[in-house]
Amino acid sequence: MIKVSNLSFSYTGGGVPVLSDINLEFDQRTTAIIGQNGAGKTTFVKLLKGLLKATYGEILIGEYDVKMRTAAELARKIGLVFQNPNDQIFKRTVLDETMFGLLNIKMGRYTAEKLAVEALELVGLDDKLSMNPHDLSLSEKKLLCIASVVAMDTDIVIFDEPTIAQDHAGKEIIRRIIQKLKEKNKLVLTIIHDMDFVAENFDRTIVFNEGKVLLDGSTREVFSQKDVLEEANVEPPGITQLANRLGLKNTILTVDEFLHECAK
Ligand SMILES: Nc1ncnc2c1ncn2[C@@H]1O[C@H](COP(=O)(O)OP(=O)(O)OP(=O)(O)O)[C@@H](O)[C@H]1O
Repeated sequence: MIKVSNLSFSYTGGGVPVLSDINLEFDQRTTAIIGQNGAGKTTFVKLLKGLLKATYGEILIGEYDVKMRTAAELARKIGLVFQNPNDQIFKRTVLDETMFGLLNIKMGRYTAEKLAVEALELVGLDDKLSMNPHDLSLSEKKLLCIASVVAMDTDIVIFDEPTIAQDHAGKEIIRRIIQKLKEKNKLVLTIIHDMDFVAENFDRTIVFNEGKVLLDGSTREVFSQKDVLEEANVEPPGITQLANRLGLKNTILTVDEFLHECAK
C-alpha cells in the first residue's frame, strides 16, 4: 500500500542527508519504527504525509505519487498524529478540534459531529466535548490528537510516540485503538521508544539508524538481533533481556511467553 524507493532527504539542500536511500514497502502488518533520537524517524513519516518533499526518490501511496498530490488529497489517505500535541491542536473546544479535519474535507456538520464523538468515545474524552483542549492534561491532549486522526478514517494511520506521557490506562486505550485499526485493515505505522509496547503490539519492526534502515523484519526476528540492535543503541524489551540473561534459547517478547517458557 506504501512503496518507498531510493528515498533521500536533507533539510539543507545539498547538506548532510538525514535519510539516505530508503527502500521500504508497507502492508497491513502493524509496524513499529524504532531507533535512537535523531535517526530520522519523524522526518521519514513527514515525507510519507507530504509535509516534506523528498530530495531524491519516490513515495507511492496506492496509486498516488505523494509529490504530485495536494495536502487535501493526502489528508483523505493518510493521518499523522504528531509527537507533540501542541503542534496539532488549535481549536477552542475538544469537539471542534476533533471535527476540524472532517469539516476541512467538506464533510457535512451532522456526520462530522457524529464521527468526532465516536472517536472521542474511543479515547474516553466524550465527557469533555466543550472543554478547551489547552486545559487537558498532556496525556489527554495526546488522546485528543489520536481521536482527531482516527475520526478521519484514513487507510493509513501514523502515530509518532503515542505512549509518551501515558500511564497504564492510556497505553491500554492506545493498544485497543491499534488493534481496532488493524481489524479494519488500516495500515498502522508507529514511531515509538517504548520497547515493551513494541514487543506486545507490533507484527513488524523497522530499526532506523543514522538515516538508514538497519533492520526490518518480524518483531521477534528484530529483537533476536542483539548485537545489531546494540549498534543502533536500541535496548530490547526488559523481558527479552531477562530471558537472554537466564539463557532461554527462544526470543521472548511478553511476560506470558516468558512464564510459558519457564514452565517447560
Ligand atoms: N526542521 C529541521 N531542520 C533541520 N534539521 C532538522 C529538522 N528537524 C529535524 N532535523 C534533524 O534531522 C535529524 C533527524 O531528526 P528526526 O526528528 O527525523 O529524528 P527522529 O529519529 O525522529 O528523532 P526523535 O526520536 O528524537 O524524534 C536530526 O539530526 C535532527 O536534528
